[in-house]
Amino acid sequence: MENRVINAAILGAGTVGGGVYKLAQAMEEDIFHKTGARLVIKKMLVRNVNKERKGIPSEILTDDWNSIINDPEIDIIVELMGGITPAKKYVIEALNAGKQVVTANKDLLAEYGEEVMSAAEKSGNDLQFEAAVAGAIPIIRPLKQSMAGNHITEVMGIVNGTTNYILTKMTEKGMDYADALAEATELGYAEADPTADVEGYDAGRKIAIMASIAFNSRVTFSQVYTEGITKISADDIRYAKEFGYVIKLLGVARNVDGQIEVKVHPMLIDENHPLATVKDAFNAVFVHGDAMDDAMFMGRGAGEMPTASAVMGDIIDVMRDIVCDCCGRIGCSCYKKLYVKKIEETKSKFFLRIKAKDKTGVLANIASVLGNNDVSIAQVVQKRRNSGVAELVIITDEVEEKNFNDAMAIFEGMSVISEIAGVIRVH
Ligand SMILES: NC(=O)C1=CN([C@@H]2O[C@H](COP(=O)(O)OP(=O)(O)OC[C@H]3O[C@@H](n4cnc5c(N)ncnc54)[C@H](OP(=O)(O)O)[C@@H]3O)[C@@H](O)[C@H]2O)C=CC1
Ligand SMILES: N[C@@H](CC=O)C(=O)O
Repeated sequence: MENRVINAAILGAGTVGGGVYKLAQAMEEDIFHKTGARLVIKKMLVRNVNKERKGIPSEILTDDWNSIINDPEIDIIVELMGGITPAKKYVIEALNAGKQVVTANKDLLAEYGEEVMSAAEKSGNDLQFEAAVAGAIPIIRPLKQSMAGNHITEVMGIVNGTTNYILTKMTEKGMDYADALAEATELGYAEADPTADVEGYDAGRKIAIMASIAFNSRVTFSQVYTEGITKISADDIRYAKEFGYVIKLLGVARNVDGQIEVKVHPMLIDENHPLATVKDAFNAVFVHGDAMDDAMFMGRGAGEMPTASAVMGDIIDVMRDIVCDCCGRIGCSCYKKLYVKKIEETKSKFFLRIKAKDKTGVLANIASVLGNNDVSIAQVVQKRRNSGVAELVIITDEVEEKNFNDAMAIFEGMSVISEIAGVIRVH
């Protein structure tokens, strides 16, 4: 085997960048045998070159993008900085300069996927992004390649490790939300700004990327309905448990008769459902296709080495393409333009927790508001009665989201209702 060298530069030396550097060292010989070339990490771009980074030689650190983009020996750019600026500019400049690109940046792909994919296609270069969705789990490549012989109608699952970690700790250890978030951040799961995790934006970006590939029609993050876990209380978790459910943050994308439904929100799922067993920072994705039926993918969704594993898989793939001189083989697959529904145009089943005056006729009043808005009740339980206030837990049948919202708006104005304490969709 000839001793060919392929040079790469990693943009970022944080959680994931550091992990990729470590893997490149540990896998050096294997990478050579798997690709026929030696991988050399020639440079790593950071903001602060003076910060010590365990295991990374300081000579390869730089804060000068020009020294990377203008280096003709660098074949692969591995973007692991995150965010839009300057990541978008660097990725597009790299592709236009004839370099292959690997990225884990879901923010960039969910908002500017069309622009960066088109830069890759025009330049005939690789743009690989397996790590952008669900960490170590292979899901982008299966959707683009292995399951390409299907019309995919549904992609759904747990696609954010931080929130799954928080919900698991709150459910199983009664841990406080803030403490669980601090632990997830310490473990390297959370985004630079964890608001993206807890408000559902990170999961929204991932579901937008998967929906675009699965349904062959571009879905951007702005089209995804997102609701996070910040309003989930210990009471919600306890009541869910009493009803035989666990609460998970789910991303759901469906192609219903040629129209796309795409959303992220907390959901009550049956405690015996396979997703209920997906705990801590693990993720799981279900895919339904007309030929294959159901498939489920599960694994670690966040963290240093699991994410580095997915990035390294992409680097190895790109190296093989370079060696075989077949870069740019797999381009954008969004050849349709499907309508993306608004959340009001979809249907859901709801868990509703209401605090109301504990007096005769109130329950009947509540039931009649729901009934008048075509919201039918599947189950109602009266919980605590305290100082003249009763707590009601209602589970509805599947109803139009618009009708449910209309009923909630009426409840807001009713003096007998003191609080709408919890609204969570049910799987
Ligand atoms: N953490 C995880 O589990 C996962 C992360 N991802 C994605 O991977 C990417 C990286 O995440 P992660 O490693 O956690 O992030 P970190 O915040 O740990 O690391 C970011 C790195 O990028 C560098 N950087 C940021 N902005 C610039 C800039 N303008 N110029 C030069 N260097 C810059 C930082 O430099 P400095 O150190 O000097 O500040 C740092 O080394 C993100 O897109 C993230 O969404 C995807 C899957 C999982
Ligand atoms: N913050 C993300 C990291 C991986 O994408 C998560 O928690 O899932």
